[in-house]
Amino acid sequence: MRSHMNSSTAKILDGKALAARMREEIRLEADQLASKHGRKPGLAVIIVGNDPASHVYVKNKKIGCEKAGIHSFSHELSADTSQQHLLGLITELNNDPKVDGILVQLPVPDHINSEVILEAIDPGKDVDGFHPYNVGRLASRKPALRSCTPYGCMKLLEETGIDLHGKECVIVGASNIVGRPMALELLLVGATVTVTHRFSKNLRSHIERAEIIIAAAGKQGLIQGEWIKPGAIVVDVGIHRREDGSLTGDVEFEEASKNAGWITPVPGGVGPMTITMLLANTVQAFKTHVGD
Ligand SMILES: Nc1nc2c(c(=O)[nH]1)N[C@@H](CN(C=O)c1ccc(C(=O)N[C@@H](CCC(=O)O)C(=O)O)cc1)CN2
Ligand SMILES: [Mg+2]
Repeated sequence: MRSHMNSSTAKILDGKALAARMREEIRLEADQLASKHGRKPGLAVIIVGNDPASHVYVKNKKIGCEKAGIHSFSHELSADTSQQHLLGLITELNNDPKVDGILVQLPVPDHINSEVILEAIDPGKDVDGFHPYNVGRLASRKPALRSCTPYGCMKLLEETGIDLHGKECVIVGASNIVGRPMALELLLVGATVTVTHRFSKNLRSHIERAEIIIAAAGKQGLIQGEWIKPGAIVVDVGIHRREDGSLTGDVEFEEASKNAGWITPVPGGVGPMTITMLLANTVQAFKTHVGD
């Protein structure tokens, strides 16, 4: 993989391996809960439309459920499904005692208002952690269901064994599903947090002083390797497909590896952790509903 003489020093933060270990633990717990309570934890997965990448993610979520001893209820809706119909389905699932978790795969088609949809999900079943109730819980230091990608990034950071108190963290990107909840997660553990976004000036100067970088801008190769402070931890949330079909992130991986202390690969870093935390959240929601 990396064959240069001036070879990289960074250790790989292996999300695939951590995800496999965690999924094994989740399966053991789900099996115990199923024997005790007479049913498996249940996750309803809703997808609207034909976006090919979204269908791959949903398929992987359903496979993840099956392997972890979680029952998945699949709802594949056509691209012209009305918002009203989708809201009706969510109400049914909110009231279904066999369903512990509900997720609506994003993005939804343009004629559907995703905010209205996400707010219709019972916060106790919101295993994506996107409902304002769950975001508010995290913001007020009483996390309930936490959003999966930032939660997965925190598990990856824990793997380094580094104390996060007072660390200079720079999050690149301020989206609702990654950047913003990531800032709240890092604040919760006592880190110093900067969030940069499309209006921020001089990204390089922020990156250069960061001890921890969370790259979630959605721009291929935005973060240059030479900007990375020696020894920094780099967590790359970006996923982009190159013309040759291979995947890459928001960070120049090869160059960044020469400076970073730890770095996540793409693929095999944050992605597998996102689905793992969804499974963990479903088990957590089951325990809240049924008991442990
Ligand atoms: N309702 C939600 N919608 C979306 C979420 C989400 O958490 N909830 N996140 C993303 C998509 N996503 C999960 O839904 C997701 C993206 C990527 C991966 C992943 O495992 N990536 C692999 C590479 C996969 C590939 O070959 O394409 C990796 O990085 O190793 C998992 C989940 C937007 N929508
Ligand atoms: Mg360069």
